[in-house]
Amino acid sequence: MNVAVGSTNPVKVEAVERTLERFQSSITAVEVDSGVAEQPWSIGETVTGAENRARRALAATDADYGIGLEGGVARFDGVPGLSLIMWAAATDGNRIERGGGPTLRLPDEVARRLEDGAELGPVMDDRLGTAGIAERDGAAGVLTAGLTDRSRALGEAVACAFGPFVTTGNQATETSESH
Ligand SMILES: O=P(O)(O)OP(=O)(O)OP(=O)(O)OC[C@H]1O[C@@H](n2cnc3c(O)ncnc32)[C@H](O)[C@@H]1O
Ligand SMILES: [Mg+2]
Repeated sequence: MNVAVGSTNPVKVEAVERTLERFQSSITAVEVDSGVAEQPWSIGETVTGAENRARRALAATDADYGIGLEGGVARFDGVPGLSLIMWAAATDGNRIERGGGPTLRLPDEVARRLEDGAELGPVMDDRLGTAGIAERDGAAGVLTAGLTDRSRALGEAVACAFGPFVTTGNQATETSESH
């Protein structure tokens, strides 16, 4: 099985590799345009970014599946503060499936800087004195003291998006491009 991932960020590639390990797939990382803002600000925009990455990664290769991962932020009714969210999309060229990963609250100071137009990766680096934390443990790792990390967190979204392609008896689910 050949899988194309729509990003060259090593944590995203690792998330796909570890989640699909059982299939011993060959994974190709392709840099594609997400088609959304560098810092998506809603579930809808984050999912669209994941979908675009999945479709474009598949279109750029001869893989069997394209997978896209996108990080974003959003506010939820009943949940204080600004949350970090992550979504995955998987496509075989006909059908596209989506799945979400964990959600966690960002510190208010980080939220304020994002409201001023900054991107999460650079803001986290600035706070921590690191370079490229988004390509390693990520906010998910730093804000949970390593109880999880960005690659594991993204991996859960990959499992949820890719799962419908390898389960049986799931064909009646309204899937494809419809809502
Ligand atoms: O090369 P790409 O695939 O674009 O990788 P990316 O790290 O930029 O990932 P996204 O575009 O999906 O994420 C949008 C923004 O949110 C940041 N981000 C998302 N999750 C993060 C995390 O766990 N830790 C730090 N930054 C994160 C990321 O660095 C971007 O600034
Ligand atoms: Mg990005």
